[in-house]
Amino acid sequence: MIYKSGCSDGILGILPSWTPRRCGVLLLNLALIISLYINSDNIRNSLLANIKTLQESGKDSFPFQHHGVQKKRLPQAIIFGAKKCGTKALLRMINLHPHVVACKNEGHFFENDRKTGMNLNYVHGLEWYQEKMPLTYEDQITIDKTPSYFVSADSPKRIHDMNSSIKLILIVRDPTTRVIGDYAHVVSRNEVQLPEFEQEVIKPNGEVNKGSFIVIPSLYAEHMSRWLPWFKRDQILVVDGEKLISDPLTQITKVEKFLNIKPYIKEDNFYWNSTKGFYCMRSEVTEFCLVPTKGRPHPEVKPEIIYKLRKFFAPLNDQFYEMVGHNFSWPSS
Ligand SMILES: Nc1ncnc2c1ncn2[C@@H]1O[C@H](COP(=O)(O)OS(=O)(=O)O)[C@@H](OP(=O)(O)O)[C@H]1O
Repeated sequence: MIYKSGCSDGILGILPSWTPRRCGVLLLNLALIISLYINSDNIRNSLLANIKTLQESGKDSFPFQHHGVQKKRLPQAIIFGAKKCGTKALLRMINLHPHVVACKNEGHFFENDRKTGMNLNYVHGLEWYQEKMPLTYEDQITIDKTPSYFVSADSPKRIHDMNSSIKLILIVRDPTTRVIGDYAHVVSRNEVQLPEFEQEVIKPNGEVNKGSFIVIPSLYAEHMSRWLPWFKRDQILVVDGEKLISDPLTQITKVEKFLNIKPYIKEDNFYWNSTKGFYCMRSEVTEFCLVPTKGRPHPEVKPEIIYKLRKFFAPLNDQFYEMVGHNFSWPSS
């Protein structure tokens, strides 16, 4: 099991309980001491940077296994949606891979503000965006995740302008469950005053309120139709958010394949936490669950409202399946 391997496999067999990361830090510190004697600023600075990365990464990887120099690079992959579908879980899971480095915060670079339509960050230019990126080696993939790109009209072209061969990852879940999760999210943040769930999503005439901002992100086919003209279908991986919850490894294995990185993440990297009610993650150096705002309790919704939403989404789901080339196991009514 990767998280149990120690220095015993390497030259430091005398320290069998040490993890590769701790061994790496020790070796680099020894090299640093030697570099003081040979008096080379270049070597010393590079060693200091490697020690820092290794200590902060929490990853089971030696920085000196990587190629080239560390620098900030524009993302080669983006998780671009959909909101409340498991984008953070997906990012944290794939970030366990030593050849992936996730942005700490959402980039929010390509989209305009939803309410004002104003250009927020794009106006600052790509150098500004690149400056927000984490340090990576040449053989590591930088990933930004910003769910609001999916629903934004400007993002597809702007992302294409930055890198027409970028890899895009979309995670989607049952659109009805997503709307309910979005409602719970907005209510708990108290940013806007929302009516009861039913009043928000069903219009007085009994139709589903397509214009509600908690319904809009679930109109997957509508948003997807803006991305497909810009990118080849094989540039976009669609991950099943429901399966990511019940069986994360199968979805993460697909992501590794899509990113063209060697299979690394294994069953041992996930463990079920019954208090959280979700899988949590484990690497050689750390164990963590997502924060409590991920996996909030959903409000109870009347079965007839659920039925109405599912009926409304069913034909849109069919359109979406056709666009992406496969079905999902979402309930249809
Ligand atoms: N392992 C694990 N732990 C916790 N939560 C998990 C996990 N896998 C998927 N999820 C689901 O992620 C949902 C939050 O989605 P996002 O991260 O995309 O939300 S956000 O748009 O960034 O706010 C969140 O939605 P809610 O249940 O509605 O809170 C979770 O259902």
